[in-house]
Amino acid sequence: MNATPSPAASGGAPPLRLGTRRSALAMAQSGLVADLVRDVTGRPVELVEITTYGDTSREHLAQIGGAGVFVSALREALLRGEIDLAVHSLKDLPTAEPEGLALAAVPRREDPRDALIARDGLTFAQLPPGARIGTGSPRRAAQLNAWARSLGLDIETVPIRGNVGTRIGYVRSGRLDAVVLAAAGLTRLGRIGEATELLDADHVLPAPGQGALAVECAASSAALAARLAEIDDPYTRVAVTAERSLLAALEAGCSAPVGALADLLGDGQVVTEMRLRGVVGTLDGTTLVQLSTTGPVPASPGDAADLGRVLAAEMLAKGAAGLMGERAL
Ligand SMILES: NCc1[nH]cc(CCC(=O)O)c1CC(=O)O
Repeated sequence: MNATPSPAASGGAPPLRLGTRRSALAMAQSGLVADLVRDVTGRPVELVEITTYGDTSREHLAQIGGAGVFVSALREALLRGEIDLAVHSLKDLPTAEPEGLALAAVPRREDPRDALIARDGLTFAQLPPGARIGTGSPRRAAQLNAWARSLGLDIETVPIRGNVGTRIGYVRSGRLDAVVLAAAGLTRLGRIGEATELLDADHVLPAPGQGALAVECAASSAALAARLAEIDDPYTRVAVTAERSLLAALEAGCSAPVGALADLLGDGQVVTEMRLRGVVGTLDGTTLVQLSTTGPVPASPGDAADLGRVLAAEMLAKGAAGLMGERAL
């Protein structure tokens, strides 16, 4: 099935150029995908560093438009033919399908949950009164504030940005009591051991697509897309398709306080059902609309998208639209 051609069989084909941002996380993710692509194509893969506006801007992500700031430079390089494929964090991809590009593969996703990194090994429930928790994400702020309220905790969410190392640094320097980051990013950077708690999705739903990678190529590269399809994980594909369809149907950008997670439920070996949960809320966490639906695993990404739209319609009927006005922290 996945017979890997020997180097000789590749006939000295030129390397595939994989475009990547230069951050440590992007380089780690690109390296993972480069290995997978080498295996299925038998061709060498070279990383091509691309600087994006999101890497150089000092402005707040939410202020510069959130959706896609990290993505467009890579896409432009693909469309210009300067690179053959690009790797994105799926949660950073706008939901609109871009003209001329193909989402060729979504490899098996990492742990989708958010992780808490707190001082002194503290868990969320152990945070002292007045604790300051850093996050640049309205989705995290809304759910952390709601969870704190339900526990009777007095916390303050503080907007921060910067790469993973910078954010962890706020805790190490004592400026903040804790930060919340995606577990997947920590794992890929070899820093998951610094997490003091993995946040249960019952309290904090991750961003749609969190923990999954997107491998894009030009739509015109049909032969390459066919090979890349071999590293696609069908279960991850239907799960993230449902999550992103929910987000799109809520007409929300990636900086809106929307969380979504499609879980595959099974009895040991066999996956039997998929559960899709979605949440939207006010930043202060006083109001959340959180709904869930469970049914057969969608037979196709199209069916998964339908599921996301159905749940979004139910959330809108419960007032979700009125909660999505506040985008910036
Ligand atoms: N918003 C930035 C971003 N985009 C993807 C990840 C982590 C990897 C992933 O979620 O797949 C991160 C960092 C974070 O949220 O902690």
